Amino acid sequence: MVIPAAGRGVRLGPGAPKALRALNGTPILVHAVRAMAASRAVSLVVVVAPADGAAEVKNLLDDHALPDRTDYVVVPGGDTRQESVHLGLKAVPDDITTVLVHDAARPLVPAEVVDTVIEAVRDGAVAVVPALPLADTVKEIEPAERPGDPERVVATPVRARLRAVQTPQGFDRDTLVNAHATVALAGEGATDDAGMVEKLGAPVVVVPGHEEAFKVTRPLDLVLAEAVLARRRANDGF
Ligand SMILES: Nc1ccn([C@@H]2O[C@H](COP(=O)(O)OP(=O)(O)OP(=O)(O)O)[C@@H](O)[C@H]2O)c(=O)n1
Ligand SMILES: C[C@](O)(CO)[C@H](O)COP(=O)(O)O
Repeated sequence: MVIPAAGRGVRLGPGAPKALRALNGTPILVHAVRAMAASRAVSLVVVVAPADGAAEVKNLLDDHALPDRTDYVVVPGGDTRQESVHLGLKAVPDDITTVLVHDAARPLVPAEVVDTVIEAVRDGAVAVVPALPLADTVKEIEPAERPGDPERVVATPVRARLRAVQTPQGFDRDTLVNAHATVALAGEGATDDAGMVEKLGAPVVVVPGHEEAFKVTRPLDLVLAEAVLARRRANDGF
């Protein structure tokens, strides 16, 4: 399991790197690691920390309780998510054949999603994404030619065939390592790991995502995350 956590969180606004910011008094990263460790199938978590913050992240994880069966290592990240995942993958021991990649920025993913993704890989899929249907209609636009000009719509993809993909995404380890090496060599990029596997021409399987697996990206997402935790506490109380 690789958790890229080296991003700055620019869209969340000024402050500490996003993974280290507090959600209900606990760093977002700790929530994310605990969410992964909640699956009994996860034995090792490789956390990819901000390049200048690996020691701080290691101390943080040492200070927060994780299940005994979950081991973790911390490695410094890169300038992009893709680079950070690549660096994390290098720290995964050779005998691990199923690898998950999970954004630290999705701290509330339920264990059932993690288990479903792992099961699909173990059943033979080389790449698996959890995904949800879209609520909004999506337009493809032509970027404005000059600043101040309006963007123009060029197409409206059929919404029923679109999915918003989440993490953890699950992979056959060799396929993911090959995808990262090939895409980096070609100087290409992708905004998620499955996108890199698609560039190899390998099949990617979709499993159900979960609305609580949303990515904390903008300030309102933190408000929503606090509300989800409050709802969980209230439900636990009954
Ligand atoms: N150089 C980077 C950039 C991103 N990430 C990680 O990739 C995940 C998804 O990225 P995103 O939500 O875009 O996080 P940021 O890059 O931090 O956000 P922003 O673009 O607002 O700065 C996050 O867990 C983030 O820490 C990473 O490990 N290394
Ligand atoms: C990997 C991801 O979370 C899948 O939805 C997403 O692509 C990350 O994008 P970002 O540009 O790092 O926010």
